[in-house]
Amino acid sequence: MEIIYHLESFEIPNAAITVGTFDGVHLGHQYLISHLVQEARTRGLCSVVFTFDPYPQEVFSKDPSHISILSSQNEKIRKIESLGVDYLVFFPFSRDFASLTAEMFIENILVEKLSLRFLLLGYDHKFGKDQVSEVAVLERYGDQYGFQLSRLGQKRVSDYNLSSSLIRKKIESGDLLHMKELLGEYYAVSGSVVYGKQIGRQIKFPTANIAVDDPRKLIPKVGVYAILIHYNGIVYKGMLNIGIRPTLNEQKPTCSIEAHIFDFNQDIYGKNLQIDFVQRVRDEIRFDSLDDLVLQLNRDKTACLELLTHME
Ligand SMILES: Cc1cc2nc3c(=O)[nH]c(=O)nc-3n(C[C@H](O)[C@H](O)[C@H](O)COP(=O)(O)O)c2cc1C
Ligand SMILES: Nc1ncnc2c1ncn2[C@@H]1O[C@H](COP(=O)(O)OP(=O)(O)O)[C@@H](O)[C@H]1O
Repeated sequence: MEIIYHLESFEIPNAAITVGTFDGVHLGHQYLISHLVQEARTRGLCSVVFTFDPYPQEVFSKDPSHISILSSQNEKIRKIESLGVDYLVFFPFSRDFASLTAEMFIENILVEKLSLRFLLLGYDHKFGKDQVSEVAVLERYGDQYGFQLSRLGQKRVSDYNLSSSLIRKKIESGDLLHMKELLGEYYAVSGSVVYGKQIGRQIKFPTANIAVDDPRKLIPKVGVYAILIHYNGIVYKGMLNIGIRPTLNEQKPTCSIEAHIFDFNQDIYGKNLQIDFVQRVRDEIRFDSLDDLVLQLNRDKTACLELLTHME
């Protein structure tokens, strides 16, 4: 798969294109993108996923430091590449770009730069400043600029209409158990291991404190989770806390993300880990003493190991 950041220096011959933010690349997005790849192959076209970085909500938000996304650029690339796509365009969304009408976007970018021949629409995609979504209008552009058009319906999973905002709400409320059915894999966060207060090793529960790679990533609700840790090509079981660690009675508590890896004893400061969230097990609690915290951590370990073993 070729990744394109600058359309100026690029020309794609005869493209089948789908356009969207694709945050999370969830199973609905995967259904759409797989369909695009199939259509492109049948029609002898290149498949092109046209997406944005920065995201539209970063450009329009009053406070861009507070936006939260489901997938970093690297995660998006990995998932979209696995679907057999030929080209992935990361278009720099801006206010200028947002001021283009649907027709200008289609003509100036999709037709002129990418030689659009086939446009696949997601169920709710709207184009341009004028927010055009009507098939009849887009078909008229198709006749004018020489491309065909098709729209797919919204994918349902169990009782859900799949959407990035449904997944976001679930993660924000700590409901991570069914993520595999929505995202196709566990919700994951990657980051490097940084120094903490070095209390973990004293209480025999060393914890790798994680500095998340992409500060825009949505962090699940505060609490304790059963997790899988990917490190150095191996998947370990473990447990993780997100929170302010009230037991430590810090003057200025800050939120930390820290993972205790089961059956593991290595110095991994500075190393990169991927954390898969499997299930939330409890709220964060303020204990009267570190001894009480340790008793609870032993109970958590038993609960998480049982849960993770059942998941296998
Ligand atoms: C699975 C797990 C659960 C935790 N639960 C709590 C908790 O409920 N309350 C709390 O104050 N700290 C909790 N902690 C955080 C510990 O206080 C912290 O790991 C310990 O103080 C070590 O900190 P350090 O890495 O800075 O040395 C938890 C940590 C883990 C790994
Ligand atoms: N089982 C384990 N789980 C997590 N980290 C471990 C483990 N064993 C050793 N370590 C190492 O110990 C460090 C954590 O020890 P800890 O005393 O909690 O220090 P810190 O407060 O700096 O996180 C980790 O960053 C890692 O390098």
